Amino acid sequence: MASTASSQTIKPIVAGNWKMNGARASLATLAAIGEGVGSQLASKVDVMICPPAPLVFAAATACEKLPMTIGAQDCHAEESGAHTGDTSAEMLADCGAVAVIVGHSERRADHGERDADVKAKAEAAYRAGLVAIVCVGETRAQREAGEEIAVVSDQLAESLPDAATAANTIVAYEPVWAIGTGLTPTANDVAAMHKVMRDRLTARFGNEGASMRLLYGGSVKPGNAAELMGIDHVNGALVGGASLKAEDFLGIISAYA
Ligand SMILES: O=C(CO)COP(=O)(O)O
Repeated sequence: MASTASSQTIKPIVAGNWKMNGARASLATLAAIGEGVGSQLASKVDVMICPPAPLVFAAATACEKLPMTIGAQDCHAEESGAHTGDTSAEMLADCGAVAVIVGHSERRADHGERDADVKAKAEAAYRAGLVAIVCVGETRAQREAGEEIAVVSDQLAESLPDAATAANTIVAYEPVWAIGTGLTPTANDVAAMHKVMRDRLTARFGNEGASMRLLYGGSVKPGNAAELMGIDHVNGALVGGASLKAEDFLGIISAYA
């Protein structure tokens, strides 16, 4: 049987998703974040920024000297080929990314991505040696219908490849209605969802599932980070808007100080 690794034994990660924001000038924000994190905080929490694809190479180069890493926001499932406008996981790895977000609700909504697509992209990430940050989360209508546990359980089951491990996969629970709205679920609701996710992952992946990092995302701010990050089975955050300003992002990271 799987042992029950507690959240306390899992090193948390705070990852910033810049979405379609930022320019080369934004690299100064990376430097400010890196300097603010410092080596002491970096020993307690991993820090990552996921900028838009055109910035990945320069950002990864800038981060070689900073206590943080760079991820990307999406990848194509295939390694190369006739896919105009797409970027492969191998290209992102070649540019210095160490992870890639897949299955974000904005891609599920804007690009019609289904769980099977998300799974194929996660497999592409593994193939390229990247960590897949797999996003799941219910819509407002699904929560109002009391379907959130079923929806997220299905997304987890269908989006995660069988090859998922604690080293190659991070799961981010992002309720769609909490993204960019200033709304967050109650601490009890987050705790309930993360417990369900931990149980499902442990049942399927054993020790790997018991120690996989589970992030909360959706309107995480400096003012609510400590409460959200203190919830059992919340092993960090996936941060949108508040990752664009070094001061705000550092305020969230300092929940682990
Ligand atoms: O979508 C998110 C991160 O991937 C969350 O965005 P906000 O933090 O802006 O709500």
